[in-house]
Amino acid sequence: MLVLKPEEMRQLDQLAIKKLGIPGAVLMENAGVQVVQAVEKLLGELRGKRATILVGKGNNGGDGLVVARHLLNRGMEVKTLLLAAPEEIRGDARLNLEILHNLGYKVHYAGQPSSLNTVKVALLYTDIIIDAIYGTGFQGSVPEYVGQVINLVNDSGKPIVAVDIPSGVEGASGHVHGPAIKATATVTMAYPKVGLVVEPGASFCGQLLVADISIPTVLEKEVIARRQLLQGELVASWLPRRAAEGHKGTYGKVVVVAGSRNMSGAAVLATLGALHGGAGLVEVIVPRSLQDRVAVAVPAALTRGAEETPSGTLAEAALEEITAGLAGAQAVVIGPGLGQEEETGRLFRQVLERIGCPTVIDADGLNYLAAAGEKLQLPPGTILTPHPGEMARLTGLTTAEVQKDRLAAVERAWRNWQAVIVLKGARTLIAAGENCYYFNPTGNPGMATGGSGDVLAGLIGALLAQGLSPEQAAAAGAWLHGRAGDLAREEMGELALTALDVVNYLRKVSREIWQLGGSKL
Ligand SMILES: NC(=O)C1=CN([C@@H]2O[C@H](COP(=O)(O)OP(=O)(O)OC[C@H]3O[C@@H](n4cnc5c(N)ncnc54)[C@H](O)[C@@H]3O)[C@@H](O)[C@H]2O)[C@@H](O)CC1
Ligand SMILES: [K+]
Repeated sequence: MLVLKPEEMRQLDQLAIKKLGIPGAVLMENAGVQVVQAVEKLLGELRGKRATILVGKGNNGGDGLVVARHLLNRGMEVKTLLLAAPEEIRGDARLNLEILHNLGYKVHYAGQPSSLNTVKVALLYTDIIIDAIYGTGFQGSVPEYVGQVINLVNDSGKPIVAVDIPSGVEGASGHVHGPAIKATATVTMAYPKVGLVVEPGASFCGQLLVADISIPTVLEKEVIARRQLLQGELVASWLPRRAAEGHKGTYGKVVVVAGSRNMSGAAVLATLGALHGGAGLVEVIVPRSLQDRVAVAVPAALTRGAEETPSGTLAEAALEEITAGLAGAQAVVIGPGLGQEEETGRLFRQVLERIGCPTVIDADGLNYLAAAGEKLQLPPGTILTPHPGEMARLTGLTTAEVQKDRLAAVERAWRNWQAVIVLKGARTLIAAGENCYYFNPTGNPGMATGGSGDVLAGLIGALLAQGLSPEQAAAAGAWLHGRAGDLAREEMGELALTALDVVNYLRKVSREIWQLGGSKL
């Protein structure tokens, strides 16, 4: 599903209104009706229940006024609190204010600090709160009084439905500079906005519902940016269907270069990720002393032991053995658990020069890249999979700076490295080119556990080997990995979840994808 910036949404609104002749008031009416449906989903029967609607001065407030009229029609007791002076309300919002007036319905003015008590009382005697204070026109931080209202709403313990965007969240970036509504559900109009799918904004949305307000889909071609919110159907459509006559050669060979004495598990988990991601063949290359152990842990993979340093990391002398292993590879995964020896770093750089197929660089591989001091030539179709700390090293930012503006960080990394970038962490974000992003809604905090990233690297490698483009492999890998974690959480909660559970639950995801018509992943 396409993800828009507010300015792009405004452009489509304007085209729908001015070029196609759909009146703005019709769009506003549709928006309001969709919010009413969400309220009904949350509350069930509406008759006799109470709603409080907080209305700002812009069109978002206008949507709120439509909601008021429809909830009244449904037999609800509706209190509408205007946080702006009535004379500030213009255009379609004004029209809706006048309709309410014509109906004899009283909208309360509650836009001054002295009104805080009125707000408190309203919030006490309500079953649901509708946030129509600010929409996509909002930037910066809310005025002090509105902040106090927002804090009361958040502390009320009542379900909150945000109209289009939780007030206080910036639609273009997801930045939150002060108080912001913590919604139970957000009904966003026509398309998800960037600020709703990146952190921190995403955490304020609750359940995100995308409402059809009759913006014709033909207008999508006016949007140049390629930003997608990942969904199972999209991922399934990318995956190859397995042919009846397919054999292991059909689904590609992944070579995993990973592991060191203290981190043999990283090699095992990356290999398991690749196997469960549907690769035809996986060969894992590890320091020689680990080979037997790894072979026992992943009997379905080929193993190759290579020269090692005294501390048990891959040695420079391993180059020829690794080069032999790379023969026939469709994808390479390099980095998990390699350690931080200088010699292994030198080897890493030489191996990169010999890889001729799409490659996932993860973990210690990323640290070697960052430490190289010069910009290394990456194999064609490289995917980098940093967590925020690795991202900081790759871009010269601090981890806090990365997390404060993940979108900017991922864009910076893409420009620096000209590779597909997968920025892990809550709401994994993928940058694949100029204005080309994928937003991943799957995954949960239970997956913040050692080895989970190794599984992801292997999984992406498997998707590359099956012929997905680097951007699709990265995006699909992130979605599938997060979905496996989500299914694991449904059964075990977050505490006990480990990377091995992510591997095991890929089975269930495989089934889901298969049912959607994709491959037997
Ligand atoms: N025809 C359209 O354009 C449609 C718009 N719709 C609604 O309209 C919304 C956008 O409407 P608007 O562009 O009027 O914007 P908003 O309704 O978001 O209004 C924001 C208002 O707050 C002000 N503001 C911005 N930042 C502020 C800050 N930090 N402190 C105080 N005030 C601030 C702005 O100047 C503006 O007057 C959408 O989110 C959506 O809910 C829908 O009704 C569908 C149709
Ligand atoms: K809002």
